[in-house]
Amino acid sequence: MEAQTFSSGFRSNSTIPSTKIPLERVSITPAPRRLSLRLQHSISSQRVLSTGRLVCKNSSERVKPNVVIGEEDDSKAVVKRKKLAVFVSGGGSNFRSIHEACVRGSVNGDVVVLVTNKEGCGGAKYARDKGIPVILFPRIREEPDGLSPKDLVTFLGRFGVDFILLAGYLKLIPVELIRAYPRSILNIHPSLLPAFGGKGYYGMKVHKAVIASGARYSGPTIHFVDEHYDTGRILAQRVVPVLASDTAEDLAARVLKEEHQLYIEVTAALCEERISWREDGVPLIRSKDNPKDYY
Ligand SMILES: Nc1nc2c(c(=O)[nH]1)N[C@@H](CN(C=O)c1ccc(C(=O)N[C@@H](CCC(=O)O)C(=O)O)cc1)CN2
Ligand SMILES: NCC(=O)N[C@@H]1O[C@H](COP(=O)([O-])[O-])[C@@H](O)[C@H]1O
Repeated sequence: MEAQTFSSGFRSNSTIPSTKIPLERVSITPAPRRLSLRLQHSISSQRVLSTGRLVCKNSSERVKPNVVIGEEDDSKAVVKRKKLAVFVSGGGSNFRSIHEACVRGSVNGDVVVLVTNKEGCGGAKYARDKGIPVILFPRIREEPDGLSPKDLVTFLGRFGVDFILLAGYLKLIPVELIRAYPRSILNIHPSLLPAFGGKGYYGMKVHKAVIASGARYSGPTIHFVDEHYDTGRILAQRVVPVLASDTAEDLAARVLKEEHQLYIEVTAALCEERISWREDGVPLIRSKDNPKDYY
């Protein structure tokens, strides 16, 4: 199933030549199974005005009902199914894990768009295979077709994105996006923040630093994203042992296994609106089984 890559050049499988298309001319009219982008764009004066219709199929899974959350007084609250954007730079195993959880119904949401700075990465390939649109961000010298922060915010808004999940995305999220999605952007980091976080701490570099430090425990952290690397409010963590014989690869594999489970658990809570904020600003997850319990 062919999906589309969105960039300032807006390459598509339509016969319209790839060119810059002013965003104000792109309207996304979501339909039950298909996103249809009606493009009306005027290109440079010496070229004709053309309109075209590009049909962009989203993933093929059937439309699932909103989830019903029981309330203490037995009234039932219907929680709208959420639209998710996932940001990756590499293999995308967390992205795949979250997408599979959405498809099987474990998460009350759908991944409606993938954002990457590496158009050829494994996560982008998976997205295309599943019919999930791919957005290239940011615009850099090596990727001149990448979107600007302002255009990215506009695009995500037109996809109706509710929450943004960073999953191995290696670029700084700009303040424009953070302001557009307050308390709505999560990141997963492969250490127990605040330890071993910040600029320069990503991928295997994190696990190498943990082992070199002699730390006896490590594990994934999921946190809300603010303007700086890894300093946002911590929402969830899991702990794994660091063994004396561990290589960085051994530790990475142990942590990654917990990441997959933790990100699904947290994304499910996010999409069921079970995240609360304590008066001191600490975010908490309301237990699904015992609504009076938070953790
Ligand atoms: N505004 C924010 N943006 C991002 C955050 C965040 O918390 N706030 N988290 C990162 C993910 N991350 C750790 O979890 C992280 C990613 C990358 C780096 C880093 O040092 N990157 C290098 C460039 C690496 C590359 O391009 O290959 C750098 O900036 O020099 C640190 C932490 C995602 N964005
Ligand atoms: N600081 C950010 C960072 O290091 N993120 C880490 O990148 C990996 C991505 O794996 P994936 O592409 O298979 O999900 C994950 O281990 C994630 O915690």
